[in-house]
Amino acid sequence: MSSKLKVAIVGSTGYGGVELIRFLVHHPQVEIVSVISSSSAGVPISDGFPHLTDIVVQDLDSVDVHEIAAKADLVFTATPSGVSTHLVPQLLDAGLKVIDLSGDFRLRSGEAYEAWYKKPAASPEYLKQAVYGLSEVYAEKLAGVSFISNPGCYPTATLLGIIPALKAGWIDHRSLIVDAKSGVSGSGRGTSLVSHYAEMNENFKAYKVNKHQHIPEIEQVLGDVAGEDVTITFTTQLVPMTRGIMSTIYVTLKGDHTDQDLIGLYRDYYKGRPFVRVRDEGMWPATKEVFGSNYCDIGFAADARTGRLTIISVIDNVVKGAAGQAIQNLNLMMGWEENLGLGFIPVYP
Ligand SMILES: NC(=O)C1=CN([C@@H]2O[C@H](COP(=O)(O)OP(=O)(O)OC[C@H]3O[C@@H](n4cnc5c(N)ncnc54)[C@H](OP(=O)(O)O)[C@@H]3O)[C@@H](O)[C@H]2O)C=CC1
Ligand SMILES: CC(=O)N[C@@H](CCC(=O)OP(=O)(O)O)C(=O)O
Repeated sequence: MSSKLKVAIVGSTGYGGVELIRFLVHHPQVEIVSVISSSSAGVPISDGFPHLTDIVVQDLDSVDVHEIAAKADLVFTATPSGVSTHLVPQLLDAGLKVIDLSGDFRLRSGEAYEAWYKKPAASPEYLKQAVYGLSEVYAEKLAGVSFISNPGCYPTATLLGIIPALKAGWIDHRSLIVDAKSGVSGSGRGTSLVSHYAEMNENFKAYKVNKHQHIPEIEQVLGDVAGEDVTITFTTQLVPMTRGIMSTIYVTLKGDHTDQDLIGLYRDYYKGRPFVRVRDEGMWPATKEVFGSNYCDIGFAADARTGRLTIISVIDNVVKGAAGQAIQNLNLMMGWEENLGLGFIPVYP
């Protein structure tokens, strides 16, 4: 009998789900007991994903909560928003631990969720149970919990870039502007026209400007850190690349802080955290430098001339922005080494 944690993945045929499989196959404490699809049950997963041939030999299972509970200890729900709202409570009620990758349990307020996601919110009883899993910031709160709500991709890059300076009182949060760019895999496998080659190739376009559903998530966390309401100006843009997010943050500095001061502050804040790398002065990070990995790389340009600070934060949206951070959160939940199963260096070139 294996003593490994038995894990099921709902949404195995999506980008987040397939990425969970890529990492979990090598996780020393985990056994994948079920890969689940709502539309292709009974089919070998390698039929749809030939790169998994002879690596994952399971057939896809259907979404049956009783069957999942009979096989698994923990479920990753890599499902579209609106699906997790209904599915996660059933899984929790069946006694399973859950790590949800969707946006359905990130906002404490159901009203805010309905306003930004334009869908009915989960019931408050379950919203209350979710622990928000921005790993580096809330590691202590994640130990031993049963239900983690994994952060969004843009919030991960943006929050990791802002929090240390905000917490130290070095920036004026009323001046925060976030200019965020994402590769097209951020919109999932199911989207059509938006990520159509002819629409994306040699194109660079803004979307949901100041209306993106990640705005309340970022403001909720920054408000908690600042101890007062925080609002941001937030522009999201699509870049014709597969993976990667760059969040460029502009903010007014309080005091004369140099790049070296900021590097010291951030290295102290993230000390002992394996996945945040603070760059040396003038070494601004690029998305390719985190591609396929769970790293978040951060660089600074403090401008004494304007009194403003530019922070550049990059992640791979499918890894640190989704599946990788979900596994980092599993490790923190279970009290394992934070980087278990995630020790891959970025793919280069
Ligand atoms: N892509 C990214 O970079 C990020 C994604 N996320 C979030 O993670 C979640 C998954 O994203 P992603 O993998 O990109 O999305 P995809 O669209 O690629 O995949 C979604 C998956 O959900 C399954 N699904 C659809 N409807 C249902 C249902 N009713 N019941 C069960 N399963 C269903 C789909 O496949 P099937 O038909 O086989 O069941 C598919 O496998 C989303 O909530 C997304 O917002 C968060 C951060 C980053
Ligand atoms: C590039 C791209 O289209 N990205 C998606 C991110 C979707 C997502 O992850 O949504 P939740 O985290 O809210 O579930 C978007 O901007 O809507």
